[in-house]
Amino acid sequence: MNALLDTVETARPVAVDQSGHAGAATMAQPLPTPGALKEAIALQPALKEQIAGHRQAIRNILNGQDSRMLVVMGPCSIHDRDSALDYARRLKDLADEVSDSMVLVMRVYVEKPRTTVGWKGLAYDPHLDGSDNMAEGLASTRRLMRDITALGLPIACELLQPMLSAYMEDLISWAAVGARTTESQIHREMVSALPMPTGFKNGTDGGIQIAIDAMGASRHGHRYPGFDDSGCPALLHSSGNPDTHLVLRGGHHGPNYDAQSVERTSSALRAAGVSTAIMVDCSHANSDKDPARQPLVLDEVIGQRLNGASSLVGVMLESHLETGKQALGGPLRYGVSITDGCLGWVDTEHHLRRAAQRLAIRHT
Ligand SMILES: O=C[C@H](O)[C@H](O)COP(=O)(O)O
Ligand SMILES: C=C(OP(=O)(O)O)C(=O)O
Repeated sequence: MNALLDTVETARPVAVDQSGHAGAATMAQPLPTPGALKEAIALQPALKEQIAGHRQAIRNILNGQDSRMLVVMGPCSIHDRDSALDYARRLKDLADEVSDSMVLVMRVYVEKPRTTVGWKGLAYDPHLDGSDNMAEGLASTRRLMRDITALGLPIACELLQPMLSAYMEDLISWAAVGARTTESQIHREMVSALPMPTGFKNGTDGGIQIAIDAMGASRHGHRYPGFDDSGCPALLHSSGNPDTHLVLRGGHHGPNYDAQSVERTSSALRAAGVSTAIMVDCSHANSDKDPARQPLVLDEVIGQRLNGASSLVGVMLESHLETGKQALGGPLRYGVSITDGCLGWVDTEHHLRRAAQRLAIRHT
């Protein structure tokens, strides 16, 4: 371990404000700078090239130059390295098997947006016990993302806290902005500087307009305050991200992947002059958070696509080694989600193969 990280990981909290006002930040703990962490857990040139290739492959699908289906799949959240790597190895084999009709990208989600409170992800709390050792969480995240990339897989990640994106964005091939943050100007500014294709989810109320606005805003360049790689506050200049698209994830009033919703959405995207590429999230409000429903959503999307809905270029699945989810607090079962319920690996493989076969028939 790099000496700088050792120092940071063992640094004692420093009191910066002891006013005791409710809600005031009372302690500060130093974190490594993005530059220092990138140097300590570096990305070799061959992996950088691989990631550039994966980003281009995803762009080609979004632009309609590649008719394969983009599939973003993996655990709702990553909470342990072993099961994540176990999942990644299986996914790599499956990705090679279905590569004629699909491009599989692994969800390596290390930050979780919470409806109220809850565990916020590996980057925040790698020990899952509220100790919030973020210096260690960021280092574990980078190491894991690098090792999954080295297996030959592209990585997908939701970027939630804009300050954290600098620690990992060089490793990510497809990024998401979640339903709870699509409307945020700060996230749109962040996306305008990202070097990879990015999906904006519709809002939790099911509204797509905020995502359309987000795509319009983030394709422009912005000037906004942030931190440079050495951790200094700076006015950042972005040049705009031309590779954004919408992710339909359903909303409080129900799913939005049915043919009528997809047609209505496609017309709205066309009218707004933004990308008409649509990814359907088979989980969340599209399956009422019941993992057993995800294959039904997948089947329906493939059916619509085979019937000519060419804007449906991607799907998202929440899938882990084992089915369902478990509560944090007691002993944990290996390979089971600690956030939203997931499809287990056996079902994942079965349904993905089936979908790939249906798509392959269309190709022949
Ligand atoms: O994908 C994960 C969850 O749906 C999202 O983070 C909200 O989770 P929560 O409602 O359990 O806080
Ligand atoms: C939190 C997620 O989704 P959403 O923003 O749609 O709730 C997710 O995909 O993990």
